[in-house]
Amino acid sequence: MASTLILTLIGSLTAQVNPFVLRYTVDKVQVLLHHGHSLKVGMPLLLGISGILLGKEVLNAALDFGQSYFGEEIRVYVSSALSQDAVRRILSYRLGFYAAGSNQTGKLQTRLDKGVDALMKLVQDLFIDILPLLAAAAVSLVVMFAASWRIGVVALGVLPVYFWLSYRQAVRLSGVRRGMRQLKEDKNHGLLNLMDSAVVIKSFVREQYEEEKQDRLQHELRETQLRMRKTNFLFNGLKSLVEQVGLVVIIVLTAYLVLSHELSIGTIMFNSMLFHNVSAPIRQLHQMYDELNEVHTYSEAFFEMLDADNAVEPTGSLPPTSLRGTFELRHVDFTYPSGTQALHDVSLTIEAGKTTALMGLSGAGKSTVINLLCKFYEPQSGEILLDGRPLADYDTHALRQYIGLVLQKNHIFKGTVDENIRYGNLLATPAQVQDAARQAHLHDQLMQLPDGYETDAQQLSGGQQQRIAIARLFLKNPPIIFLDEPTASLDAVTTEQIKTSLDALKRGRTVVIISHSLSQIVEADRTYVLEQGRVVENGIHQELYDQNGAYRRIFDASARSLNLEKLARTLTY
Ligand SMILES: Nc1ncnc2c1ncn2[C@@H]1O[C@H](COP(=O)(O)OP(=O)(O)OP(=O)(O)O)[C@@H](O)[C@H]1O
Repeated sequence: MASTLILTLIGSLTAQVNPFVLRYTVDKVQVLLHHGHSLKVGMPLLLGISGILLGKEVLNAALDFGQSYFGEEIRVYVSSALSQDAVRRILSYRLGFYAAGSNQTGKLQTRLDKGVDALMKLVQDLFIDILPLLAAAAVSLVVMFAASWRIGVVALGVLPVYFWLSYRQAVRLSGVRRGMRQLKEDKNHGLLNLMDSAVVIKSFVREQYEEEKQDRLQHELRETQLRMRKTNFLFNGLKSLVEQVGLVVIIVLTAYLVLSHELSIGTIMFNSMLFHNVSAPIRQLHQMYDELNEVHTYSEAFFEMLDADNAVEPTGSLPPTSLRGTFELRHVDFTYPSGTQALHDVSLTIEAGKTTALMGLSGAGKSTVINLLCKFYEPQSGEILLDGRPLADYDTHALRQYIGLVLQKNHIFKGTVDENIRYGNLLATPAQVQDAARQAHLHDQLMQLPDGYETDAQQLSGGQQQRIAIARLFLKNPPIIFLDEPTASLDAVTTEQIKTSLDALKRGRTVVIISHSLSQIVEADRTYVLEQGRVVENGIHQELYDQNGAYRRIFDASARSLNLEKLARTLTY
């Protein structure tokens, strides 16, 4: 940074060379002409001037290079530090942050990119563009004042008018810019959404409907862009006019002073060049002002994203060593950030080393219970205890090392199958990865693929991807396991295979399972039945069945949907 400032200072001085040399040349040539000297007498003067001007240009080129290079160095370092900082921050946020409408993937990405770009622009404007020009302008003003205070006053007098116009322009644009940012984020998000929804759009033949939605956005974007351009053209024209009027006044005033023998004739050239030095950065300044405004708009959103302190996942300091794994929910109420109350006064116990099933119709709140146990969200009232201590007191990251979570649809990262399984334990040996894949009944299938474990994981079928998730769990080997309909998307044979693997895994561990599969529910040590966010029944299979309540209704409906009677008849043949 110091090197950039030193170069800027030298640059501001070299910018004054041309006016001085030209004033000297004009005055000297005039004297030579006046005395009728031949070209021969003037030759040394011409050579001397050429030498100075050329030397100055060489120095300028070196200065330009130095300033650009050092400025770029600052830019590159700041940009990489900012991006990394943003990634680190975002990763530390709680799930609710990712789910919020304003943070959807495309929007967050746009905000991050635009924010970093904008801040880089700030560094560029400051160190590469504005500082050298402003320094040169300041020195030129001082020189003008020193040559003639009246000329100095005129040059200085133009500045407030210029600044005021730039300010008005910026104010007019700022609201429009903000709207523009929002529209661009929406557009990006819309496009990503279109790609994600391609199958549904096509199967419902909604191409035209989607196109019209995008067109409305384009229309607004177009109008906003045109409004912005109009404002810019108007103000730029006004500023140009002010600058030209300033120049005319300076030339006329200098000519008047030359005629009154107060200044030499070379000063006309001298002053107009110096005024050019003063107005050049100021001409750019409106752009800068404009850009800084844009920087402000985008960086505001960027820093908002970085400073979402309330979005940082809370953590306690209790290390979860020697966990037994008994969870207790006491009178828990929970409402999602969107406002949906998912749990009402829920009390339940998940015993260590046992399998607890959660049962209920869709939307009853089963997954929400698991979300709370994983500390993805905190309840608004009531308490959750783990081995008798508040769950909130535990170190969140350390606790999650002890928990394995398999969902109905698990995320598969871009990359190979090996990389995806290894996510469960980054230090696993190839033999351990294969062992986990074997337990998840995936190994044999992989062996039939030409690339085996190196196959692109996202190309595998839904069922195979589910096995990757289960292999990941085997590799992590946690003492506490949450299974949220882990076999719901699998075929019957795979379900049976996976169930056998999971049964082996369940032994001696604390397991919470959500499943619509009767076979998995009847085997649970305890089942809690939820209805509209409340626990309505709990017990073991037979007890619950005999109660003839909610459990029985769901159980019977599931049995009927399987058409057990007919199946039984078929099986006896
Ligand atoms: N991330 C979320 N943000 C807002 N509301 C949510 C969120 N997840 C779930 N909900 C709402 O909370 C309620 C309970 O949902 P939950 O997913 O816990 O039900 P579930 O019993 O697991 O249902 P399913 O069997 O369909 O998975 C529902 O009304 C649902 O709309």
